[in-house]
Amino acid sequence: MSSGFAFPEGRALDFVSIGRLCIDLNANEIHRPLEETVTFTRYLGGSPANITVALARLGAKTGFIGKIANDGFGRFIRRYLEETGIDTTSVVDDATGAVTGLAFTEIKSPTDCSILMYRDNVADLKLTPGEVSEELIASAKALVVSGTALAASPSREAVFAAIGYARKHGTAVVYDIDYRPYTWANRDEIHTYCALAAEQADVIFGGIEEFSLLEPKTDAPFDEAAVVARWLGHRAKLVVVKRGGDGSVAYDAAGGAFPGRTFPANVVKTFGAGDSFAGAFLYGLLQGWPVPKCQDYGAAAAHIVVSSHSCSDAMPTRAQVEDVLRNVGALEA
Ligand SMILES: Nc1ncnc2c1ncn2[C@@H]1O[C@H](COP(=O)(O)OP(=O)(O)O)[C@@H](O)[C@H]1O
Ligand SMILES: O=C(O)C[C@@H](O)[C@H](O)C(=O)COP(=O)(O)O
Repeated sequence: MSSGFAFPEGRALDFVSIGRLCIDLNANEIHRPLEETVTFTRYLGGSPANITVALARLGAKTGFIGKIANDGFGRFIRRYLEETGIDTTSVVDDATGAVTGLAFTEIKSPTDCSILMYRDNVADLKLTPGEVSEELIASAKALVVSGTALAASPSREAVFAAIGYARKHGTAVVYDIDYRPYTWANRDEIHTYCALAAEQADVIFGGIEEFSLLEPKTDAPFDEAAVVARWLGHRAKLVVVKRGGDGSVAYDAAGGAFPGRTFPANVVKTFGAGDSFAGAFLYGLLQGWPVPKCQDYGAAAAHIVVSSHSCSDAMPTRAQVEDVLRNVGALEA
C-alpha cells in the first residue's frame, strides 16, 4: 500500500525549497528567561532551511532558492548547505547591504519556549522573481514553499513565480504555512497571500492557528472538516494538520483521515518539531510509503529534534529515525 501521492519521475533533484536562510541563536542556559540568558549557540535556521536539511540528511537530493547577506553569517549559511549536500546554485548573495535574519530562542521549560526574531532589512525577503531558476524547479520532483516568504515583496512575487514554474513543469508544490507573526504587515495580507499559495499546493502543512489564518474571518470557530475540505477542493491531495504533542491528522483526497501518533521525548525545547516532522514526512512520501508510515517517520524525527539543543544540526539520519521507531516497536520488519 502507498500514499497514492505521485511525484513526477526522471528528475535530478527530489526537493527544491524556497524561502529564508537564517541563523538560530539558541540559549545555552536553558530553563530560564531570555533576560537571564548569557550565551547562545549559533546554528543554521529558518524553517525551510531546516526542512531541507532534514530531507538531505535522510538521503533526499535537495536544492535551495534563496538570498543571503554578504557577510560572515551568509558565508556560514552557504557553507553549511554545501556541506549538507544541498545544491546552492540558486542561493544568491544580496548586494544591498541587507542582513541575516536572527532568531534568539528562549528555553524557559520543556513546554514554554519562545522565539525573538530580528527581521528588519533581511536578505531572505529581498529575493526577486528574476532570481528564481525555472531550470532548477523543472529539475525537481517537488518545490517546498515557506509561507513566511510571502510576507513581503519582492520575496512574495518570487514565490509566486516559483509556484508558476512548478505548475508549468509538473513539479509538485508543498506548502508549509509557517506563520511567523512578526513578519507580516496585517491580517488581510496573511489571509490573501497564504490562501493564494494554498490553492496552488499539492501538499499543505500547518497547525490549527495557521489554517485559521487562511480563512477570511478570525472570530469564526475553527471548523477543521470544512477547512480541510476547502483545500482538498482546490489542488491539495494531502492536508496535514499538526497538533504539537498531540500528534497530527493527515487528510487525503480520497476521504482518508489518518491520526499520527507521537513518541514522547525528553524535551529540551519545543521548536524544530514542525520542521523535522515535515522533512521526514516528505521523505516518506518520496519513498511512496503509506501516510501513517510517513507520520511515524515525521514524529520520530521530531522526537529526536525536541530532545536536542538545535534544529538543523539535530536533524536525524535514516538510521537514527529507525532506531527510535525500533525502540518503540514501530519499525516494520
Ligand atoms: N513535545 C513533543 N514530544 C514529541 N513529539 C512532538 C512534541 N511536539 C511536537 N511533536 C511532534 O512534532 C509534530 C509537529 O509538531 P508541532 O508542534 O505541531 O509543529 P510546529 O513546531 O510547526 O508548531 C507533531 O505532530 C508531533 O509528531
Ligand atoms: O524558522 C525560523 O526562522 C526559526 C527556526 O530556525 C526555529 O528553530 C524554529 O522556530 C523551528 O520552527 P518549528 O519547526 O516550526 O518549531
